[in-house]
Amino acid sequence: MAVLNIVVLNPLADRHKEVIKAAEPNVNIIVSDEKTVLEHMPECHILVTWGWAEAQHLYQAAPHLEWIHALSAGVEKLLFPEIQTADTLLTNSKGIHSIPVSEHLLAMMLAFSRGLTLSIRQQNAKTWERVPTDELHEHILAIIGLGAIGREIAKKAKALGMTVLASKQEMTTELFVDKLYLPDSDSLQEMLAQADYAVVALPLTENTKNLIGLKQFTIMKPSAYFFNIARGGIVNEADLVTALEQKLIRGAGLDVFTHEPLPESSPLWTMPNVIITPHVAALSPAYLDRAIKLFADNLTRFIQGRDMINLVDKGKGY
Ligand SMILES: NC(=O)C1=CN([C@@H]2O[C@H](COP(=O)(O)OP(=O)(O)OC[C@H]3O[C@@H](n4cnc5c(N)ncnc54)[C@H](O)[C@@H]3O)[C@@H](O)[C@H]2O)C=CC1
Ligand SMILES: O=C(O)C(=O)COP(=O)(O)O
Repeated sequence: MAVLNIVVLNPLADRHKEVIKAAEPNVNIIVSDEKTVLEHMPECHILVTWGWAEAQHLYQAAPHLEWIHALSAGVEKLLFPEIQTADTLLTNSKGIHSIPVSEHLLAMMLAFSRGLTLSIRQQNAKTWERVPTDELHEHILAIIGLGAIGREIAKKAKALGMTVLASKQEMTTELFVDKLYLPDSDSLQEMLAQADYAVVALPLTENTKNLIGLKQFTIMKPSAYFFNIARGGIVNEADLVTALEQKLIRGAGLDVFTHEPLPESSPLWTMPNVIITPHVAALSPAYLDRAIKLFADNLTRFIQGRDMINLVDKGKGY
């Protein structure tokens, strides 16, 4: 078999290259940056990049491209028109983010419930004053989008004594969910109306764009907290600002935004009841090790002609 050229649009350590080579020695790994990537495209068979990176121009310059692998779970920028109809395979890295993202969400939920947001502000001002505190125990968490990340969130929330509601595309038996909902709008409203904490863990697709807006915030309890660790575009950000200003909800923990970096002009920056993190929920020192292991497993499957894992359904968009 001819050597396969794999272009990776991200820095790799030697140990990552070794993992790929151990899976398949007969490959040429080209680690590229944005500046030089186009010149590698004419010979590229497999492109490894990020799902939020522009890749249409790379695809157009790569006549031998057979497979695009996303180092992220989200693939919204990789679903450009040509790839929709082409045989080019598209895979993602869903499954590798569950641990850091669920820990990140819990950190934000606990920061609100234990009054840490207020305590940290008081510490900065050297103020000693008891802050309101609460427990997650026996509170209700709604997970909008029970995939790899949502499931790990559910497991950890149950360990903390929470009641877990969740929505997903199809009904399945779920060990850590008290009530499962389908994704229709009435079910979403029913779930949100009960939630003390609600988190968006969905992919951004045609169906989920702006899924959460004023209608959904209006039905939530004024004491509820809202979180988005998925994609900014799933939530109408102007409506979220209105909901926070009008106290339709009590606070929000946000890792993702409609425009990233979040513009300086956004009112979210200065709201006392908002936690902003700069799209880091998935990051940990283990990220690339996990992502490359998953890619290497799939490379073996690709070469042996076996079923690949994490194939993106281009029609559904995730
Ligand atoms: N903040 C960050 O750094 C990260 C963000 N993400 C985002 O989170 C998303 C989810 O990641 P995973 O859980 O790994 O993906 P996944 O593909 O395992 O889960 C997605 C789930 O959403 C469900 N779903 C799809 N449309 C729905 C709808 N309209 N209503 C209810 N459920 C619906 C599907 O049934 C599926 O179970 C990714 O697509 C990505 O955009 C993922 C990793 C890190
Ligand atoms: O997997 C995803 O979709 C992510 O957002 C994680 O990747 P990132 O945190 O953007 O490096």
